[in-house]
Amino acid sequence: MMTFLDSTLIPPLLILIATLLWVRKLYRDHQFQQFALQHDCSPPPHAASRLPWGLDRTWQMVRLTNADADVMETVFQPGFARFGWTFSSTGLLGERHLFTADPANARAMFSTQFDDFLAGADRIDNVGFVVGRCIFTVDGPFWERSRALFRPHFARAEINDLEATERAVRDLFLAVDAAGDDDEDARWTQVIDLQKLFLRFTLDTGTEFFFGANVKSQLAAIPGNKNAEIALDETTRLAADSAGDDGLTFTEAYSLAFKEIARRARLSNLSWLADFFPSDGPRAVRYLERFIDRLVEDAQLQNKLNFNNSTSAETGEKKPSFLQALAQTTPDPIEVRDQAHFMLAASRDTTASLLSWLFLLLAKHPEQLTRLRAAITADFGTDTDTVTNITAQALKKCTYLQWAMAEALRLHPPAALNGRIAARDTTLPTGGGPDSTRPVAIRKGTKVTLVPYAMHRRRDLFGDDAAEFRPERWEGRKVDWGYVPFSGGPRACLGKEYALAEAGYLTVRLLQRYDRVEPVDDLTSIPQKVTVTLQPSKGVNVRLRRAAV
Ligand code: HEM
Repeated sequence: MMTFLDSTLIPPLLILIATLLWVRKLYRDHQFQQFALQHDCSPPPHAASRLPWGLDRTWQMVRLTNADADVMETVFQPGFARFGWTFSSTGLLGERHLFTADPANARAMFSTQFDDFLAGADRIDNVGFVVGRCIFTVDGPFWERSRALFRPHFARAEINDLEATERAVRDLFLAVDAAGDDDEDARWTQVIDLQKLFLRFTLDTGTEFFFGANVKSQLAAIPGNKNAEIALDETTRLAADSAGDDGLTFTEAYSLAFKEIARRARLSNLSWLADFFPSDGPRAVRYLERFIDRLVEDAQLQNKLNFNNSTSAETGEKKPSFLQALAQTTPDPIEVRDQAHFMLAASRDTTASLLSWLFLLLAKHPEQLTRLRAAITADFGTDTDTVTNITAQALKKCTYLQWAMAEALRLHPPAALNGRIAARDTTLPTGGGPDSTRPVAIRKGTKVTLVPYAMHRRRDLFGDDAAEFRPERWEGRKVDWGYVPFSGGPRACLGKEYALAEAGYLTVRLLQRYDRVEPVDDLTSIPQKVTVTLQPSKGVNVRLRRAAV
């Protein structure tokens, strides 16, 4: 009897459900059209896909990401050139996407309409695969609590203490020296890949800043170096880039984990599909979690022994490390690990990306390098042993240094893409209609991606030479929403001042010691890749010339 009822009822039931869903969709479409009319909106240009549901575009992005290709120049720049500074497209299963490189839209989504645009489920699905629930991946009260807890650690007084940075600089100099001098002219070094040294520098300073313990990855990576100061054996071994656990090195683990984030991001709402395809991502994440767990254990051990807290530059008192403060308010050890992991990942790759691009651009533009070195030696001298005058305030006052960093961040913003999801039906101020100036209606659930890389290169915003590295352009220029390497509004980067102080400090120290940076690769067009951050994909291979004393 049951079977008979089931089989006869199923078709009409299915038809009824499909009809209800269709009616619901029509009603929602009508509601949204009314909303658009009320707000005087017009649709932006639409980048249509050849295959249904954006299958061809998704496939193209996954393929390019797997091949470490430059999606900025092969996908986004041609897209904006063709459709204008704001356009829509359809993603997998009909998802709505909007891409924009417009300052007015950036201001709305990050600041004036902050509540309308969430970080959304995407971040936890993609970035969260590596760093779990943390300040960056979660919205709402969890995010607010995290932000309030971490903000004091980025106050000016905290980043003013650059003694730890100086120690990491000296380790980096040891690594350069270990590479040896040129056979013919001892003033020149052998070819070195500065990108690798920068990544170790930011790891060493980041572990000190957040965990109160420098993991000495720079020293540990020097071949044959058995430096007695390397105290945290297991942790240092994992960070040393020669560990071989799971067949991985530390740098490989991070780049595989970041590639996994990018793979998931390209699959968008279907990111879970990534689990069905073989990947090194999970192995890389296990490696990194083991590393962070060790750092947390080490820090806890030191807390018990009551040493290794840094000293406040303002009061001279011992202050709790970021990790101590986090552990005191957060009972869940997984949350402690994930929040700390995000901080380390955020500080390591972004700041190393800034340094890598800056030195590649200086190598490509010797005139600007000479100007920068002159500004640095005028402010800080050439005495590479007395460094007490390099404070965060003095770095800020070194104008040409600030311009050079701003210019590197403009041309190659480490966060080249920055996404949000519409929390409700809302609008963006511009991009619609035939001349792309009308407001655009944004339906709830639409993924809106700002592309700072494209916006920072707009000739109408930065002049005809927008593609050129010209630090001088910043003279008298007011920073506005056309320049957002650190984002803006309530969710802007917390580490901006810290990053600029670290990168500025190392730049000063390197250019006190070396007066020429000579590239070995042809830099006419520098290959780049974007996973989570935008990085030069072939490293920063240069020779450095020691300045005459
Ligand atoms: C050149 C270096 C850096 C760049 C270009 C950069 C850029 C960014 C960007 C674009 C965001 C996203 C904001 C948004 O969602 O709109 C962000 C978030 C964040 N960054 Fe940075 N960052 C840098 C360095 C750092 C450093 C060194 C730290 C920590 C020491 C840090 C900590 C954070 C945190 C905690 C967030 C999350 C903020 C939130 O969601 O409330 N960043 N950063």
